[in-house]
Amino acid sequence: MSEVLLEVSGLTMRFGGLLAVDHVEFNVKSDEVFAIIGPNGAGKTTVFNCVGGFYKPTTGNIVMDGKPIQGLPSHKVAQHGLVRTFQNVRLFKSLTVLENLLVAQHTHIETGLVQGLLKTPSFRRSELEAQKRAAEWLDFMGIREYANREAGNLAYGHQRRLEIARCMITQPRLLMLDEPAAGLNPQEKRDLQQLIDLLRKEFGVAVLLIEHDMSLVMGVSDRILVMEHGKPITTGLPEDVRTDPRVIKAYLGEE
Ligand SMILES: Nc1ncnc2c1ncn2[C@@H]1O[C@H](COP(=O)(O)OP(=O)(O)OP(=O)(O)O)[C@@H](O)[C@H]1O
Repeated sequence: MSEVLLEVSGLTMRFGGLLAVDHVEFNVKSDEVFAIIGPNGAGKTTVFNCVGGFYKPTTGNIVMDGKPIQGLPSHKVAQHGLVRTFQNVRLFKSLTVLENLLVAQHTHIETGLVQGLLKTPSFRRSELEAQKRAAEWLDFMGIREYANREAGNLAYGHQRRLEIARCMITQPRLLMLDEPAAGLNPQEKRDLQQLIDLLRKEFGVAVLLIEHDMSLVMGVSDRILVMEHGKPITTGLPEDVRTDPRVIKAYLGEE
């Protein structure tokens, strides 16, 4: 049974005189892919930044698995099982691909300083487990052959997959993807759609997505929230949203 995992209500974000997000409401169920779409400047990224702990919302409630998270910093939000990727891939570019996945686990798993310095058996065990998990994710993403390459030298599509692996290795319940198809070629976009489907099915992760590529959005989403000028216009199934005159008007503008 799917339950509500993330509940956002009355979300408002003001930058000086600009109301970038104006009473946005939506929820994401524990097994769904939920997309936020809208024309440039609609407020999608600002919603993401509020949910992910990068902005403190002006007003509103953000509840993850029954617990309020609005206003918490991003590392605390991550402890509630909510992690994100960025519009412009953010990796430790001078570390290797493998090291990126090890670092992600270190910030997540609490290995004590003393255990680390003394290299106790439990520390060694958790190191080995971290290595094994990293190798599994590199296999899953099809980038194992690049394990020892600097992350910054990977092809862009592979960097995106590594960034998603870096999120997934922390075993989130909600994965937030910020324009994951940007900069990908048509084949990579198709692979991305399959990947999102697979992540949900195999790892039971819910996905919250911002995306401009309509074919990906329509192909992968269970429900879609459409925003314009900071306000929600409608929330619905892909087939309903696609034909909604208000949505078409928002994208095409007034005649
Ligand atoms: N930190 C900020 N300070 C001031 N204004 C901001 C800030 N971040 C966003 N805005 C403004 O808020 C509005 C919404 O921007 P936002 O980036 O959330 O839209 P978006 O829907 O993600 O657009 P895009 O699809 O182009 O990424 C815009 O008018 C933008 O200029």
